[in-house]
Amino acid sequence: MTSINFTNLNCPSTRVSIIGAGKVGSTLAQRVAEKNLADVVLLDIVEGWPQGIALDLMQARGAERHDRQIVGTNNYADTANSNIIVIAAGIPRKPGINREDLIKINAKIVTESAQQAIAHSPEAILIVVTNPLDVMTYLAWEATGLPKHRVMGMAGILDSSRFQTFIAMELGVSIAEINATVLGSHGDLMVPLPRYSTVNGIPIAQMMDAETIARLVDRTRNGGAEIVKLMQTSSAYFAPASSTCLMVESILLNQSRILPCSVYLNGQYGVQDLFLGVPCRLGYQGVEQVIELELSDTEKAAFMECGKLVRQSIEEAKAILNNAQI
Ligand SMILES: NC(=O)C1=CN([C@@H]2O[C@H](COP(=O)(O)OP(=O)(O)OC[C@H]3O[C@@H](n4cnc5c(N)ncnc54)[C@H](O)[C@@H]3O)[C@@H](O)[C@H]2O)C=CC1
Ligand SMILES: O=C([O-])CC(=O)C(=O)O
Repeated sequence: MTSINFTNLNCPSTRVSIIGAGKVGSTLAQRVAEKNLADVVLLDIVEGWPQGIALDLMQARGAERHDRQIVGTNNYADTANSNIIVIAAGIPRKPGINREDLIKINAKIVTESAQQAIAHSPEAILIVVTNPLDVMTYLAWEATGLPKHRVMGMAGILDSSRFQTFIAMELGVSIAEINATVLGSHGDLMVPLPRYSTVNGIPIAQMMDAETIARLVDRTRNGGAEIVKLMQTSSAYFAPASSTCLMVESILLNQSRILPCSVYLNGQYGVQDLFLGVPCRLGYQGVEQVIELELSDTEKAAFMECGKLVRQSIEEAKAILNNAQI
């Protein structure tokens, strides 16, 4: 299968390559191009699929009125010199299974695709989306040997966006008024922080009772599972793509936004050598600062539980990868 080339470009462009042209990858390609952030290369193992998605997105340009190039390929050489690589390759979960159950298949896909992509774009920033998120981000970092500030996982923005949405729906106010923060791992143990969640600066505890907050926290923790249960054959992809696009935008436009992302912790929050979700400053260099929030004893304990599970899962993933090599 031949790949399409960037034919009508006469100057070097900003390029985002997305590995995995499935639901998340293709929706992200649409967001990045239609926001005019970068040209996009979509890579998948299935021949014809990424080429078809790319052509469909290109044919939307007449209506959308943007000049961004979108290319589909099965060849990593076409992703060369990308500014950002997004890894969205791998299987999603089905009803009744945990994100951790995906390790067996996704560990190999993520490590191999990250290595191949970075071999062609050694200066790129790597954003991992594949689940289980914090585990896959660690494996991709180790497999590529990239400096830690150039590797990050997307989850906290999605989880925080869900929490913000549920707060806005409950109060019947505009989402524009809501700030909410979710830390920790992208799974059942995630740590939504009502204390750091506000309606135009007013703590949510002044706007709703403890029982309501607990219900919204619970719905946030199960935000992904609720969608999987409804759709049966897919997990969420619109909100995940929007959340990933926010990271791409903050990096490419050097916005220095403070966003919750899965980043390497080297002692911050009392955690060593793990990727976990915490607020960080995202700019042109990648992760430019890790922000340490003051946590209560209960919040700290919940955060540590996330770390324990992610560490165990990393060990499990490494054992699987090592066995696969024998
Ligand atoms: N971090 C987060 O918050 C979220 C993570 N996810 C995760 O993102 C991943 C992708 O989800 P969807 O796009 O919905 O799945 P999907 O099944 O629609 O797409 C996955 C794509 O990866 C491709 N693929 C598989 N192996 C590959 C390889 N070796 N190289 C290149 N491409 C390969 C498949 O052909 C498929 O097109 C899943 O692991 C899912 O759990 C999804 C939503 C949110
Ligand atoms: O639920 C899933 O498996 C996909 C995901 O991570 C999310 O939507 O939060």
